[in-house]
Amino acid sequence: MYIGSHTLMKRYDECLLKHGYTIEQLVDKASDCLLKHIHGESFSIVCGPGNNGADGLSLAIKLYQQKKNVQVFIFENTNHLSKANAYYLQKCYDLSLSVYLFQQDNLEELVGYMTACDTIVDAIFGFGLNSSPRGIYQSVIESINQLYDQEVIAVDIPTGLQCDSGKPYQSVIYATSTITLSAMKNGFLNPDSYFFTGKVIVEKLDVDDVSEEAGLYQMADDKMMFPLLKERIFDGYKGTYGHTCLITGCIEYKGAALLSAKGCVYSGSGITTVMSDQEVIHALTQFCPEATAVLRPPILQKEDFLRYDAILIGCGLGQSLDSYRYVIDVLEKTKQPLVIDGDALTILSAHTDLLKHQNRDIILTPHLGEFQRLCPFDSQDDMLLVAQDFAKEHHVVLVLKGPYTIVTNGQESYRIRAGNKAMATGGMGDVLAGIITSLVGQGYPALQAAMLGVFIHGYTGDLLAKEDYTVIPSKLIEFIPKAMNNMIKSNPEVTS
Ligand SMILES: NC(=O)C1=CN([C@@H]2O[C@H](COP(=O)(O)OP(=O)(O)OC[C@H]3O[C@@H](n4cnc5c(N)ncnc54)[C@H](O)[C@@H]3O)[C@@H](O)[C@H]2O)[C@@H](O)CC1
Ligand SMILES: [K+]
Repeated sequence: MYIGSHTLMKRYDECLLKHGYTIEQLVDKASDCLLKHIHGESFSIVCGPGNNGADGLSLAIKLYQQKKNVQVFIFENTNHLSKANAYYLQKCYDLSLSVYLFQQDNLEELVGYMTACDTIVDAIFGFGLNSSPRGIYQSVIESINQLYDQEVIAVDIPTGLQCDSGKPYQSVIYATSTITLSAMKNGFLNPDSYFFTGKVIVEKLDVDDVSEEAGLYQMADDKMMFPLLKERIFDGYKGTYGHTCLITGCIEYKGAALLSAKGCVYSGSGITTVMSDQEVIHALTQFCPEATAVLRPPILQKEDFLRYDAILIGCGLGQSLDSYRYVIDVLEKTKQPLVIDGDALTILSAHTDLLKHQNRDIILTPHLGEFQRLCPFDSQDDMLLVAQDFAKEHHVVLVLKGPYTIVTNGQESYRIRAGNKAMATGGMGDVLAGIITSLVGQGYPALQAAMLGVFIHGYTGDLLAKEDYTVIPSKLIEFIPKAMNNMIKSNPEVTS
């Protein structure tokens, strides 16, 4: 399933126009999609001035041609309409379909008209709405929301719901169901949006597939992710599964280093070596005896890293002057695939130029706050686009942590369907960084390692959250091998 935000959906339409479709054709195909899910005999189709309204008008014509009882309501003078809207409105007039033009002074009659029908179609605004509906539209929305006996079907998005966040503007339609076109809207991933959307049906237009060209995201679910995890091989040994180096921890933040090391070991790394301070190393022997350790030298040299397949820097590294130097040394002197997390990301924010000319896989795993430092953005920005552009510009795989974590390399972009609110505890990100590094060390390509790491982490948390109110990192780690085994066993390609 594809997912779009308002900018990505606009881009999707532009790609289709570039492929030679006219906007009138696209609207016609959109109304075909709607028609499949519309039942009943009498309809009030409430239309706005843009292409969402055009979808409604084209649908009205098709229902009318099926001899249904159809009334169309509009609120704008014809000089404010989009091209497709004006085209289909003229067609309605040509067919003598009942079209009512309402203005503020006769608006109270609208409810009377709508009460007489079975189904109201909300084709007022879709992804083109850029703020709370202005002017007469607020009252129109309130009028529709007064009616309780009618089914309300929203075209693409309930009018007044924000496409990207799923939060309502001041006035919003409460729909019974929403038929959304071409892709799931990002805002619908917010569970609170269900109050407004009702049941969501995603309908693809019968057109060339331009989803990837437009940069739409894909939902990475069990079906996509289970087969990515490889079975362990019959004659594998520790050398088969990679040697990882974790430059993590300091006296103040030992826990993060311990959790990332254990996450790395438990998700299958052949050998995990923690490069840290003496105090961290001492604690590590108690917490995770399987990991090996080396004392972190004051200055890191290329030779210190020759035997490793993947490097992680961050996870409790702190932000001391030494930490700054470690981050710069690692970026300048090593060549292995690299995972950058936590404090190392904050340090990197002041030196993003170091990401230039890095001829290797780099995975960054910020949460939203760390990402804000790396790439200052505005709260109104379209994060799907911002994340994608950042990854493309800096040639990295970006893991932007949050609900349905974003993973993108700028060309391919995913939301990962795994993880839950019980996992919102300190140390969870350190475990994730450890898992991802482990997978990189085991030879997974960077994008796959990032996706799979986020999925394993979230899937393990989901299994635990079935019984537990909170999911604690150290408990999650213990459960990783079982969860990975579950994934392998549930994968039909392995079991058959
Ligand atoms: N690929 C697809 O998914 C397709 C989508 N189509 C439809 O096209 C819609 C998007 O069309 P548009 O880009 O024309 O956008 P909309 O129809 O959602 O809205 C645009 C109109 O709303 C006005 N407007 C914006 N904010 C407002 C506010 N706060 N108060 C009052 N008026 C406001 C604008 O001036 C413009 O007239 C989609 O939601 C979908 O229904 C189809 O028609 C074509 C194919
Ligand atoms: K709508």
